[in-house]
Formats: sequence, structure tokens, C-alpha cells
Amino acid sequence: MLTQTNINQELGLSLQGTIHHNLTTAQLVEKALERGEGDLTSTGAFRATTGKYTGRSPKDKFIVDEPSIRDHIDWGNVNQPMDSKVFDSLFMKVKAYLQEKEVFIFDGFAGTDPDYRLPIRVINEEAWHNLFARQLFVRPSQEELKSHRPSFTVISVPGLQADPETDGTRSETFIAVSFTHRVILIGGTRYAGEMKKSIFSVMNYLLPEQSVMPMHCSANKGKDGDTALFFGLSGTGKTTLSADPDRSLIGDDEHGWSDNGIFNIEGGCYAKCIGLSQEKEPQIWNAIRFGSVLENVVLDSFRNPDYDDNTLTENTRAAYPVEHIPGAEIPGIGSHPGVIIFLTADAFGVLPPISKLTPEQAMYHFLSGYTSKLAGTERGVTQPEATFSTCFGAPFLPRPAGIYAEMLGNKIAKHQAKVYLVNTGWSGGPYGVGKRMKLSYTRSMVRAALDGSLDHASFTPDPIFGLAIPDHCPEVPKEVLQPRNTWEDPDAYDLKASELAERFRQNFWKFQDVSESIRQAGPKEKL
Ligand SMILES: Nc1ncnc2c1ncn2[C@@H]1O[C@H](COP(=O)(O)OP(=O)(O)O)[C@@H](O)[C@H]1O
Ligand SMILES: C=C(OP(=O)(O)O)C(=O)O
Ligand SMILES: [Mn+2]
Repeated sequence: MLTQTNINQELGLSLQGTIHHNLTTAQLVEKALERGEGDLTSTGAFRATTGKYTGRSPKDKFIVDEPSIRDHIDWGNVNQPMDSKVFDSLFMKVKAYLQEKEVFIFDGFAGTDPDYRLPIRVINEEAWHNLFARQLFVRPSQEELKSHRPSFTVISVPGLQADPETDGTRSETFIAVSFTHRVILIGGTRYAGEMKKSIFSVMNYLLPEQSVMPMHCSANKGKDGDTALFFGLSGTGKTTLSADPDRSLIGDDEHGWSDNGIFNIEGGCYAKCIGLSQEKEPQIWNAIRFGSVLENVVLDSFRNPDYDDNTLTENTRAAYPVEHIPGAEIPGIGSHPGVIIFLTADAFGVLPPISKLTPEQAMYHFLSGYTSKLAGTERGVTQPEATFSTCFGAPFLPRPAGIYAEMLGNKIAKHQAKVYLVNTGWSGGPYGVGKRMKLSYTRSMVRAALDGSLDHASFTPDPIFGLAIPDHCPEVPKEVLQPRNTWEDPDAYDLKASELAERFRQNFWKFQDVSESIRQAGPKEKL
């Protein structure tokens, strides 16, 4: 058992208040309620609201510019440099702020594979944040706890607001990581997702050093042990589609791929619950129970969640341990994937709902990462915004995209993985005109890709994007497969498709180093 002195010494903290170290789920729920941090709901889940910040705040995220990492970071809008002096004084401020406070500490891991896991510590001023950390990260056994020494620490102090004038931040909010101190400081925001995604960003930096590919994807396993990956930016369907009663869930958001196979970086899921229904997403619905955390979900006077209410945000969330999904793989480890699905939510409504990619197309689309930012997931995003998010996870990648893409290319070649592009976005017209692809159709298409039904299908190449579209897919009406057929005006489709193709070409300019064969795998030049 660690004492207050140990904890203080390790980080140079001066915690003098009560330290709640590795409380159980029940204790944390009790504390959170006692402290008035939220409400118990009729489902048994705890519900918190987060105020101003209900999604990630990428503009307030910084990496400390330190010599050891300087040359390995892809500096820019995603990875904004913070001067080490600025970090040090922010750290001082955080220490002073925490000095007299009651704190909650979780010790666990990022990564289920003992060969690659990172021992982490999460220090919170709010009990529900610590409950979130406990449910989302990998929970250690009692035995593992005995020898646990954190290699990275997250300190989340939502009640501390920075002063941009004196603290060198952009706003009152900061998500700042220092690889020298091995500390992430989060302040000014209560959105719990910042904690898990900042550790993910750290893993995206650290894992490649061990020749492990970090991936923004969900993963599940079929009855024969076959593993599938679903890459996609926020809101594209990683969590929804990986929760499949016919397959066991490995993880819903973050994985590593090593020579051993794949492993979950987390121990829990973080599902969007806007519009959640028992009928369409039974597994997620049933996972919301005691021990789960609901974030910004509106409750009625009986404390029943109203999943259709977006008054607080579109980005309502449920966090729960993987154990809440029946049949989940514990620990979350799988073999080398045989099928990889790239999920895109195409707001243009022109990409086919499913297409098979050649290895070159796979590299082209992985680097491009075309999709939309969906409402509420990032601060300021109120409707789907077309974006190119390289590796389907640009906000979380500290290193240049080429590093991750090369690892994926090698692994796909080595393990002969089949790659599909699945559009879970708009069909029948662009956003505003068309509708989001029916979830039951997407599920059927995914099933066909995973069970091999599409292996022997005939395909027709799309004339603009060169994507191989299956002529038939079980349980999916034929006309849905060809997006041009779903538009009222086919000429309007052609126009929009050319516009998107042009955007792909413009975006791909920045990848100067890629081979000609990959470049050629993009949309065809105008005839
Ligand atoms: N065709 C579809 N495929 C996947 N998700 C869909 C589809 N249509 C609507 N949705 C909704 O989109 C959201 C996908 O979110 P989620 O699975 O949490 O994405 P991610 O995990 O990638 O952030 C869910 O709310 C889901 O109900
Ligand atoms: C947690 C997040 O990711 P996702 O929507 O992919 O689950 C997020 O973007 O804040
Ligand atoms: Mn998700």
C-alpha cells in the first residue's frame, strides 16, 4: 500500500488532504453521490454533467517541447508546442491547487498485453472522474498492484482554470503532456474523454518505439478466433459496430498491433448514447447499469435517461468496463486481424456503403483518412464537417502519419489482411438531403465482410474513386450498394463526387514521399 508520502515524493506533489487510493467501483459511486457530483439513475448508472465542455477541446491540447522528443513530433495544429517553463509553472499551480484537496487515485495500465502495457496513475479531484478512469483503463489485479509503479500520470483538475494571460495557455482549459515529467495535466474541462484520449496520444508516441502499431480502432473476435479491426474517427461507428452479439468484443476504441497480435489499450468502452435504443443497440443499452458512468445524458423526473434529449450536447456518453458487454474477451487480446474495416461517415453522401480495397487503396485511404467530424465530438463542431483525418485518428497522433501508415502497410502485407471501406455516413444525397446509412444495413455489410460472404462476390469498380463495389450483399437491397442509384438526381451525384475526388487530390499533395502506386490508388483524374 502506498502512503501519502510515497505518492508525494514520486511526483513532487504535496498532497495533504485525504487520499482515496484505488477505491472500488461501489466506493467511488458512493463518494461521487455523497459529494454531490451527480445523480444515481434508474439504470443503476451514475450520471454527471460537465458544464461548458462536453467534447474534446483540441485547440487547448499541448505537448511540451523538450529535446528528447522534439525531432519526433509532427508539430502543428494537432501537436502544439508548449514551452517547458510554461508547463513547469502550470504544474506548480496544479500542485498548489491540490495541496489541501481530497483526491482520488487510480493505479492501473494502458494496454492489456503484459509485454507492452504502460503502468499509469490517474489523480482526480472528482470521484466520478476516478470512477471513469477505473472503468476505462485496464484494472490491475491485487497482485499486480503490489508491484505497480506508474510510468505515466494523469492529473485532472477540472476546477482549476488557467489564466491565458499569465499561464501561457490559449484559454482556461489545458491538456498538456510532458514526456520528461511523464505527466499529463488536464484543467478547465470536465469532459472525461480527455483523460482517455490523452493517454491514447501518449501510447501513440511510445508504442512505435517498441515496433508496435497503435491504432484508433475497435476490435472483436469471431467464433473461430478470427480478429477484425474497425478504424474510424469519432462517431463513425467503432463502438456500435464492434458490439456484435455474434462476436466477442476486444475493445471499442484504441488498440496496439505487435508481433504477438493485437491488444486493447483500454479496459472499458465509451459509447455515444444520443438516440440510443434497446432495439438497435441492445448490448450498449444493457451495459448501462451499476458501475457505468453517463455523461451529459438528460434524466427525467424518475431518473430515467432520455437518450433522445440533446439539450446538453449531441455527444452524450456512457462509460463502462468491457465486462459489461456479454462475452467480451478478457483480457482484450486477439490474433493478427484477417479483416480490417475503415469506417468513414461521408457527409457528401457519395462513397459506397461498402467497397473492397486493394493494398494500395488501403494505404491511400488510411493516409487520407477521409470522414466527417460529427456534431459535438469536438468543441465548435455543430454539424458534420468533411475532414481528412490521417490514419482515421489525426487528433491523437504525435508522430508524422507516415510512421503509422508504414507499419500498417507492412502488417497488412505480412498477415494478408483484407481491407474494406465502409461508409456509415450519408446516402441518397449529402448531409441535409440524404440520410445516415441504416444501421441494420451497415451491420449486414460488416457481417458479410467478416464471414467471407464477400470473398466470392462479383464487384463493379466505381468510375471515379476506383473502389470495388460488391454487386450483391446478403440482407442489403441491391440499390443501396451503388450510391449513385440512391440519389434523386444522378447528375448532382456526379458533380458532388467530382468535388470530393478533387478534395482527395488536394489533400494528398502533402504526402510527397509515398510511392506512385499508392498515389495512383486515389480517385481518377478528371477525364
Ligand atoms: N450506419 C451506421 N453505422 C454505425 N453507426 C451508426 C449508423 N447510423 C447511425 N449510427 C449512429 O452513429 C453513432 C456511432 O457512434 P460510435 O459507435 O460511438 O462511434 P465511434 O465509436 O467511432 O466514435 C451511434 O450513435 C450510432 O447509433
Ligand atoms: C472519446 C472520443 O472518441 P470516440 O468518439 O472515437 O469514442 C472523443 O473523440 O472524445
Ligand atoms: Mn467509440
